[in-house]
Amino acid sequence: MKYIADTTKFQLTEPTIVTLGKFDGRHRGHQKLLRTMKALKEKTGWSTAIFTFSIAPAAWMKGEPETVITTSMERRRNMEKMDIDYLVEYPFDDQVRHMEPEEFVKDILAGRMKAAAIVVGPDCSFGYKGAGNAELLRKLAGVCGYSLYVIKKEQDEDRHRDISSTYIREELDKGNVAKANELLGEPYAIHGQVVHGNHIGGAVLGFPTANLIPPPIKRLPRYGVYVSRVLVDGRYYGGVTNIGKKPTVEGDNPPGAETFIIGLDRDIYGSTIEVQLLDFIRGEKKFDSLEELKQQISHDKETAVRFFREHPGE
Ligand SMILES: Cc1cc2nc3c(=O)[nH]c(=O)nc-3n(C[C@H](O)[C@H](O)[C@H](O)COP(=O)(O)O)c2cc1C
Ligand SMILES: Nc1ncnc2c1ncn2[C@@H]1O[C@H](COP(=O)(O)OP(=O)(O)OP(=O)(O)O)[C@@H](O)[C@H]1O
Repeated sequence: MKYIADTTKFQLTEPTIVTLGKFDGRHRGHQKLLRTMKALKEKTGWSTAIFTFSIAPAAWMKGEPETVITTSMERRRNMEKMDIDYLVEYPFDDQVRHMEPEEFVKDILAGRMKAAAIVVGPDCSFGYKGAGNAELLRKLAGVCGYSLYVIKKEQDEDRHRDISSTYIREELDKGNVAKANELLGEPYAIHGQVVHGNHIGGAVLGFPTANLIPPPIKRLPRYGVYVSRVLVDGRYYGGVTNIGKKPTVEGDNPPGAETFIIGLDRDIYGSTIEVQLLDFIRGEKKFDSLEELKQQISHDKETAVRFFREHPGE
């Protein structure tokens, strides 16, 4: 996959099948859209290309954007897994923010992206104030020389609700990772490098933990304890993860993900790991003593062990 980021001065030189959007989480709806693009590629030989925006750190500082299910790095990795040919992460600057929808289609989609086909959901939006839509794409198809495919939205059959990143964020906020995972089509995950904590875990509690401090832009689920699966050096382990600020431990701890990895007995500081959350166990609590916390972690571990026994495929 060719990754084009942090520049407005690029030009694709072969005909492409383009889609556009945020693709936060790359959920089942996004996957349907990407599969449609790949089927079209089989027929036409054109390359597949995604147009998206960088998640602007400056805007984040102003408190503007929402936190995201997948960081820019995680989104890139997801698109690589789907075998997409081009991922364009366009800077979200004032110029593009104020671009009229028609100009956006002509200059960027038909121009720089060289769209021979555009594939979108019925509610796609783009351009100044999000005023551009599928109808405008249809109107400009002839003059710009692309064909347009508008796909039907993938639904959550249980609740008759369209799958969207917003829906998944709502479920994460409730701690309902099992539902979020069903909508994502794969487990919600946190990637990162294992950092040092307070060294209470192993020495005092008897439960050493691999600590991740995700960037502030990362959407974390409801603070609490989850059954997890952890990828370390190409191997999966079962685990139990606390998401939160560990209120039992003094100080203003940054929101983190702390995992006791079952069956791992070595130092992994500095390693990059992936923690996938599989099921909610309980909310995070402030305990009166570390002894009480220790007992509770022991119960949590048993709950996780039971989960894996009852779900042997996980
Ligand atoms: C399964 C599990 C459950 C946890 N639950 C809580 C909790 O409810 N409240 C809390 O304050 N900390 C909780 N923690 C976080 C511990 O306080 C933390 O792992 C411990 O203090 C070690 O931190 P350290 O790695 O910085 O030494 C939990 C940790 C694990 C692994
Ligand atoms: N459930 C779905 N089925 C098919 N296509 C979808 C679905 N959800 C979004 N899309 C399409 O994927 C593209 C990218 O969507 P985008 O990620 O911007 O929106 P979203 O998933 O609805 O997220 P949000 O809730 O943040 O608006 C758009 O063309 C959109 O219409």
